Amino acid sequence: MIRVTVVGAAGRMGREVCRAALEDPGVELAGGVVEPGSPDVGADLGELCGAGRAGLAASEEPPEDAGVLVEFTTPEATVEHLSYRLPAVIGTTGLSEEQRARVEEAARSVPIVLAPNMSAGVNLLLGAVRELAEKLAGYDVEIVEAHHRGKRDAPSGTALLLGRAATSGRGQRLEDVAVYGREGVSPRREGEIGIHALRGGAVVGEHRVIFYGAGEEVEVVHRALSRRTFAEGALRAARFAAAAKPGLYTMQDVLSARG
Ligand SMILES: NC(=O)C1=CN([C@@H]2O[C@H](COP(=O)(O)OP(=O)(O)OC[C@H]3O[C@@H](n4cnc5c(N)ncnc54)[C@H](OP(=O)(O)O)[C@@H]3O)[C@@H](O)[C@H]2O)C=CC1
Ligand SMILES: O=C(O)C1=N[C@H](C(=O)O)C[C@H](O)C1
Repeated sequence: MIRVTVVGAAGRMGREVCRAALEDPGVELAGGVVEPGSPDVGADLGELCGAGRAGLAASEEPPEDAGVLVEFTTPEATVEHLSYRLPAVIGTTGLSEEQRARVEEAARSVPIVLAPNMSAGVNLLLGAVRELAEKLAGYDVEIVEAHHRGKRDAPSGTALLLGRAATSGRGQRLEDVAVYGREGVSPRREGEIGIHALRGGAVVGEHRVIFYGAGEEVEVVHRALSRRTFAEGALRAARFAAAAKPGLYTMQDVLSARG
């Protein structure tokens, strides 16, 4: 049995993780942290996530014996919460290079899983995208992602992860070849990777990587149908982090570990 504290417990993902944790016999929900001053402080975590009364109140700080923090908030809040020095699973996306460096530094003393996408499917696709990019060397690569209207960051963390998988297959750096949307006179340069973000409605998360050749087109698609898939991945990552040595881990580390 592991203990988890959900940070961002009132958010779309936080509620989903709380519900999944309350329903998982191998997980004990230790607490739920909401934004300081929020009207949700003191609310019952079970009621907040639609699972029925849990007898646990949402708080501004993690409880004692918080176990593993599972964080889905904002980049600013995520970096602030590193000061708790607790094992953590971080799903928050949109971190700057400097914020990522802060996570790397914190991971010298505690285990941290940092994963922009917690679904098994996306993480298993990374290898396929890397291989396609390498083998289909001259093909033009475009990445298109779609998310709900409430998403803050663009492009998605997953689109960047997929872009890095493609560039690693070609021995390039995403920073050198990425083009974010196109406007005006912008003919395609050899080797560039176009990344495009759509926002609307309630789309949970869709990612397409397209390889355009002269005589064929190959498309890899992932569609998340429910946030539950991310929540279950996050709890799997929490189990991994609870047993891991200090260090920075990816979802691929989690998926390739036993259990
Ligand atoms: N890795 C993955 O698999 C996935 C990652 N994500 C990422 O997770 C993040 C959250 O997404 P989502 O749940 O949709 O966003 P939401 O905006 O619905 O939730 C974020 C929550 O964090 C809260 N929050 C902000 N600051 C703090 C703080 N200091 N302490 C505690 N809580 C705080 C917000 O409160 P308030 O509203 O009061 O400001 C809000 O309730 C995004 O970066 C998203 O891209 C999303 C899905 C899957
Ligand atoms: O904000 C979301 O909703 C999601 N964010 C993640 C991302 O930025 O890649 C993962 C998922 O697609 C849902």
